[in-house]
Amino acid sequence: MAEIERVGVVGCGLMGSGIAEVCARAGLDVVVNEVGEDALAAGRARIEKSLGRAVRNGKLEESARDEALGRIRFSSDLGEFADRQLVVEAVAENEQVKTDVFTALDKVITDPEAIFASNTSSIPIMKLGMATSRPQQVIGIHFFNPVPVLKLVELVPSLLTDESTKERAEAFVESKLGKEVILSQDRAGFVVNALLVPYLLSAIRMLESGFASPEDIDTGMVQGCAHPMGPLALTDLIGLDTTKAIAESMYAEFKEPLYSPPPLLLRMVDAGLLGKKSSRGFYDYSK
Ligand SMILES: CC(=O)CC(=O)SCCNC(=O)CCNC(=O)[C@H](O)C(C)(C)COP(=O)(O)OP(=O)(O)OC[C@H]1O[C@@H](n2cnc3c(N)ncnc32)[C@H](O)[C@@H]1OP(=O)(O)O
Repeated sequence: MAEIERVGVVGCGLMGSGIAEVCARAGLDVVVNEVGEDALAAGRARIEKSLGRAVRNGKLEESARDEALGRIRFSSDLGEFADRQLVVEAVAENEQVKTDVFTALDKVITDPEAIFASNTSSIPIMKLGMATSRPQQVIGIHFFNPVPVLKLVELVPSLLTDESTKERAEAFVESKLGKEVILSQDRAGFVVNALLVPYLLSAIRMLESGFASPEDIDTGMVQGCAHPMGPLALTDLIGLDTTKAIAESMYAEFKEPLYSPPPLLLRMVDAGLLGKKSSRGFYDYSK
């Protein structure tokens, strides 16, 4: 099978921009898709900011930054994905939106060996596979935020994913992107979120019940358990809307009260308090 050199990323939000950046820094030819010019410009700005940070930290030469940016083509036309060998979908955590993307990609991509990957955190890969005519080539490739920093990728084959798709995706993630792979069954939440999300929801319930302040809950886990950040700051980083969507998928799958999003999380999402990306969540990032 041909070596993977041409990649497509659908969605250039928090995760899509990180995935596109990592692929471009690995020397791959990348096409990024977003809906409309504003979203494309915002996605490009996100990638430029992150590359700029790497240059400032001495992790990347200015010339390498320019080369990486030069390898990314931004387009709102999915038709540009026709020649892609691997595509990663990283749109909002919504089953209908994601299945529509997979159906559209299936129509557009011409390579008979192409891999159709999703960065979903919790939506069954099987459902995305069944939205295409090639479920044997559909797999979960789940990155962690911030993508350029965190090494882990969860690889999630569905019941219908070919062994060759899994092996090719694993080799790509490890050898090309330099990430570490763990394998998970196709269950909502996979390995990491199945453990992480109930913990984040517990912290929100703790705050909701007046047990402790946000600062004390976070300081407790940072100083008491040496976590890099506390659960409320981490929920702000992931996005409260994304956390809610993951919790809902996990609750729908397992019916465990532990996974049910608490009312405080629901109301904050209703209010548009989505965390860092909206400048306010459990903390205020506007200053
Ligand atoms: C929801 C899902 O489905 C899956 C998920 O993503 S779950 C979320 C998983 N993520 C986590 O758990 C994050 C936990 N937190 C951390 O790892 C760290 O707190 C952090 C990396 C976010 C910040 O680290 P920090 O030490 O507090 O801050 P800082 O010194 O600014 O950053 C450390 C490094 O990360 C880089 N970095 C931080 N944020 C970054 C970003 N958004 N983009 C790119 N690089 C970033 C910094 O440039 C710095 O790089 P150097 O070491 O090269 O200098």
